[in-house]
Amino acid sequence: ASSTNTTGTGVGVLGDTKTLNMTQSGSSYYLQDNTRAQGGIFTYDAANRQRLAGTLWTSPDNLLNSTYDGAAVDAHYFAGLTFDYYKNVFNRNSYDNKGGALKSSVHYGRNYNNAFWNGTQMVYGDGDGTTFIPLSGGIDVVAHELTHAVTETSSNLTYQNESGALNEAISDIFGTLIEFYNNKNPDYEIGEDIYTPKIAGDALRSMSNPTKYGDPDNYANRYTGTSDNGGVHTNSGIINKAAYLIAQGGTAYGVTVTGIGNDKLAQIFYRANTVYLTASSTFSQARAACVKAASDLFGTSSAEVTTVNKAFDGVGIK
Ligand SMILES: CC(C)[C@H](Cc1cn(Cc2ccc(C(=O)O)cc2)nn1)C(=O)N[C@@H](CCCCN)C(=O)O
Ligand SMILES: [Ca+2]
Ligand SMILES: [Ca+2]
Ligand SMILES: [Ca+2]
Ligand SMILES: [Zn+2]
Repeated sequence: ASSTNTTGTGVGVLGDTKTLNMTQSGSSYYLQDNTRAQGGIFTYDAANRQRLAGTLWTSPDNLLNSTYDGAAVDAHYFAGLTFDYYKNVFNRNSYDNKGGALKSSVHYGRNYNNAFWNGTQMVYGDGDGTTFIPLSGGIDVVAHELTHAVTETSSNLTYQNESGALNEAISDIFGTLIEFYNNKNPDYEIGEDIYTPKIAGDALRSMSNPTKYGDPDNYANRYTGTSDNGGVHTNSGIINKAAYLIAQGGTAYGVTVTGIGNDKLAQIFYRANTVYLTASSTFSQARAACVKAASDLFGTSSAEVTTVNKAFDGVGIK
């Protein structure tokens, strides 16, 4: 039977209704969006197993409003919004800039408290209901995971030590920028929508104040151990803080930074990630890459270049 593009509606993890791009074939409807990437956007059901990708999400109708549907609704919808951001802002055609298919699996494992990019696709656990609720319910989370794919097809920063922390920070930075772009309760924290449903106002990580969740905001306080691939989710706080200072300004360790806004932050980090950073880049090389990117974009003696230099001074990176 021939398949046709259609739309449906779904209720997300947090109970909000949204329109979905779907594919209809015969009497079945699938979470397959053919309207964006050449390769399409596909959402799969891992059915609480750990075998990927699982089954392409299939429904007898185009109304996905059950509790079980919520994780798939948000994974599909937020993947589409993340695609739109990279296309509209940077004219990047999907994560690989070649229209590559975007795949997500939800209901991964049992009470699985995490979400990740596995080198091929995005994967979302349901959480245990206390620490996490289904993790695709956070737009910053989905954009974080998809940005790992963008980084892998750009600088390909090695996922350990300083390059790994840069990899992580770039995912937190663009997860946050995409949250602001969609302008629904935007903030500089990560995972707030899906973390600890019984506790309000907390998150996994903070860009504005990394120390709030035990992460360093200065190179002098970096983690030098071996856990978590050399603290990639910890030392990312140092770069996240620099990014926050670039966008919003502030004073850190006696250095005062004048903010230049999210849009210029986005342009600087995207150009650094796609033009200057390499797999082995260090924090110091990331400073140089951001200065170079800002110089290319705004001029070598621009206020933007001054802000970048001051922000990295503020987090102790030379
Ligand atoms: C994006 C974000 C929502 C997600 C959050 C996350 C989840 N975890 C595990 C985790 C589990 C339990 C708790 C707790 O407080 O009890 C906290 C953290 N650690 N980080 C995250 O950061 N996932 C990692 C997963 C990395 C997997 C190895 N490559 C990533 O994508 O970088
Ligand atoms: Ca938010
Ligand atoms: Ca957030
Ligand atoms: Ca919470
Ligand atoms: Zn990550």
